[in-house]
Amino acid sequence: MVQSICRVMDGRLVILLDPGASAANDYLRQDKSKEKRFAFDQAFGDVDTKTLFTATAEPLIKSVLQGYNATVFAYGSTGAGKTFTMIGTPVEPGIMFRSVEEIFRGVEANAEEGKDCFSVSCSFVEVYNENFRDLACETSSGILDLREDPVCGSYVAGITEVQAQSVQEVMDLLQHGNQRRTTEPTAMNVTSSRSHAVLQVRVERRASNPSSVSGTLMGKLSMIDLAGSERAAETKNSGLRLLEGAKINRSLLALGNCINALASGSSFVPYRDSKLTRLLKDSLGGNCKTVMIANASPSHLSYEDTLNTLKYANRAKNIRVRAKQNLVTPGEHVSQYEHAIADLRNEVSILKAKLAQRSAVPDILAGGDENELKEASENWKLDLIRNLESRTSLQRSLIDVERGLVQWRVELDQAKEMIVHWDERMVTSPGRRRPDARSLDDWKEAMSQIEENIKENIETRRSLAERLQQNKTGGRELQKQLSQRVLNEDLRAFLELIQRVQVLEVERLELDHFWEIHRQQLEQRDQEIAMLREQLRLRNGHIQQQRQELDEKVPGHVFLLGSTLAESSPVQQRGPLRVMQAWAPAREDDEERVASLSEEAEDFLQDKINWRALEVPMASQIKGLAQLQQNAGTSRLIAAKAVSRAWKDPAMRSIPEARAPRRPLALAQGGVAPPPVAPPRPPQPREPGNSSPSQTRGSTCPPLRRKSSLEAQVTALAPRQPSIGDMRSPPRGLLRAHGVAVPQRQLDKNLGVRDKSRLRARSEHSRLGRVGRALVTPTGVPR
Ligand SMILES: Nc1ncnc2c1ncn2[C@@H]1O[C@H](COP(=O)(O)OP(=O)(O)OP(=O)(O)O)[C@@H](O)[C@H]1O
Repeated sequence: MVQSICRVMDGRLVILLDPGASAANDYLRQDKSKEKRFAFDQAFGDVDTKTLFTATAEPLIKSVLQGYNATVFAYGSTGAGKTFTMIGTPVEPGIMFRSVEEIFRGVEANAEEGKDCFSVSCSFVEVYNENFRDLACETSSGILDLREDPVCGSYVAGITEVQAQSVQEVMDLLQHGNQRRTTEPTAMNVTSSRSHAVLQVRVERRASNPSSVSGTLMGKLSMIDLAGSERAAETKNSGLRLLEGAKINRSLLALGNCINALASGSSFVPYRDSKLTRLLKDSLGGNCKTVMIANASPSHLSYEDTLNTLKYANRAKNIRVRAKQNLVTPGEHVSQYEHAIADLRNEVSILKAKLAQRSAVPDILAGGDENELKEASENWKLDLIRNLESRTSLQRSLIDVERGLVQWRVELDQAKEMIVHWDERMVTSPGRRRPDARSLDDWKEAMSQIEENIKENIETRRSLAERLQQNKTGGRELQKQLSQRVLNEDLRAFLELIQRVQVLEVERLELDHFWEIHRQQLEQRDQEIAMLREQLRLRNGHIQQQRQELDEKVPGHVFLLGSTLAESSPVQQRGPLRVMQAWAPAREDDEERVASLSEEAEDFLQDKINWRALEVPMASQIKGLAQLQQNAGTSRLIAAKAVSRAWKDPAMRSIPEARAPRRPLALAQGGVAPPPVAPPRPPQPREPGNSSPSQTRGSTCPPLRRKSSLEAQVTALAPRQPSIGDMRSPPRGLLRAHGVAVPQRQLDKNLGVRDKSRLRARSEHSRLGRVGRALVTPTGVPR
């Protein structure tokens, strides 16, 4: 039932047909063809490995003999034929065998000419679970390190280099190494490679004449059989196989990312993401001629895998490499040897340290009795499991305690609220108390109980956190002991993986917990914001209503600030605000009484009211109402204290700034900071007729000054401007509603009751003098 959906045309074009069967059932995709086309340097259908070799790797061999680096690697999903291509079978050898054969053929041809002499060495290594393992050495089971050298590029330190004299020696190495290589059956491939295998052949070419100073050409051919990318659902892997698959996919993903970065010309290429990409660094983007063979299955069942492989190969086409001949002159040779010696010294010191560690291993383990070793490993495993179990349970308990704390805090808030509002409720609805409702004492007791619980929980949390910390330290100790207590490498790797999985599980728990806490906090904030919004809405509504009432009842009043942001912003935009004492106008019938006030009372009023102009940095600090008197087109403020004088002398109706008492008064009650002294400003020309109260809002207010006698005469002749007596004071109830204080008693105490009728008049004016707290006059902004 399997169909071939791959077509190759002109030896370059690959057409991947629509798998069809799946599309027919998919109604959403019926009109959408999944056919894809890709063009490559070369494309092959069903060809033998010889043809493939001739077209791909053979041209590289000549370069290697000339001192270039070259790489051939096979890429593709599991079961696509990478191993078949690179290693092959005894009947049909793959690229590795053919390449080595070709190298030796070239060496022999040169040797016959007698010009140069060659030395060929090989190494065979695998990258299994992100670790390097030597496949050329039977006894080696250790993990090798990858190093980077500015001259040689990436190399595996401590790897066995086999000096090969013939093809057969290399083939033996390949065969034995391949047997040691990790392969396991999966549902997709009975001989699935679980590691990336790298065969490196180094060719050193120097002139036969020892006195020649022309140097040595150092070519290197790397041939890589990658493990295939795989899907767990298809391979049906589990346990160790699954972990292997994850590692393989991770390293291939890193390779894909490097290919993407190189193809897009990015300045940063993430080579360090995996051992594989670190090893392939030179081959992908450095000094190397590289051939990438993309193996793809033609089966319609592998459509997705094949498409992915072709996409990667298509991107890799764009990678450009710069290969150069590796010519090492004698001087460089010396420096290379120096490097090699330094490396070896390093290696020796590492080995010595390892030996010292081994000697620290208990005698039972060092003795090497297998049963005892097993027991030691088993004990370590048990210790680890105990440590992780206890960590998980501690973490869970910590989460429970945190949750409890959150709940107790909520209850504490509720209890506090109940206690605060208890009296209020009793006063407003004493009869409505339910028989089962708690009394104030009950609530107080409940609150102290809750506080006790919270304290206890905080203490428990502290001790749990301490124990968790101790547990983590213990875990780290166990981790350090792993290399000493478990000598079997596979078991060690397996146990390490198990430990990581467990640690990740605990960390997940921690993250869940923090997420939960943050979520709760966010929810709480949301609720608070919603509550504040509601309050703001109600307040605005109330202010609006009050304002409407004021508009109806008190024509001519001015609001100092808007109650909403939109209303207040024009005020704020006008910069520093000049705030002055405000007052309410006297009634017409008060005029005479004011005129008859004694000098002492006048002085008192003068002391009580501050006429100084104030700079208020924040508009929100200003409260209350004020009324304006129109005077020649500018806003002027006249206080009740000035009323008597103003009535006696029209020239004095404007209050001179110089006469202002120094003490700030009522504004301090509104939260206004002690005011700076406003600088004197030049007089502004008057604009007669521009006197409507609405127009004065936002107009520039010139500094108050004494009028000259000439100005006074002109004023007397000019048509009468609305005076303070024309204005109506707001009703007292309304003022109270706006928070205006009327400290009648204070006034009585200060003055003494000398003249009842004068006092009444005076206190009336004093009251009115405190009606408005401030007048806001934007400074320096023309209307
Ligand atoms: N061109 C081919 N001709 C004949 N048989 C092939 C061909 N390609 C692959 N095979 C066979 O298909 C099977 C899977 O191939 P192979 O092991 O090379 O796949 P792979 O890509 O290396 O898989 P994995 O990534 O799992 O190691 C093997 O039995 C192999 O002999």
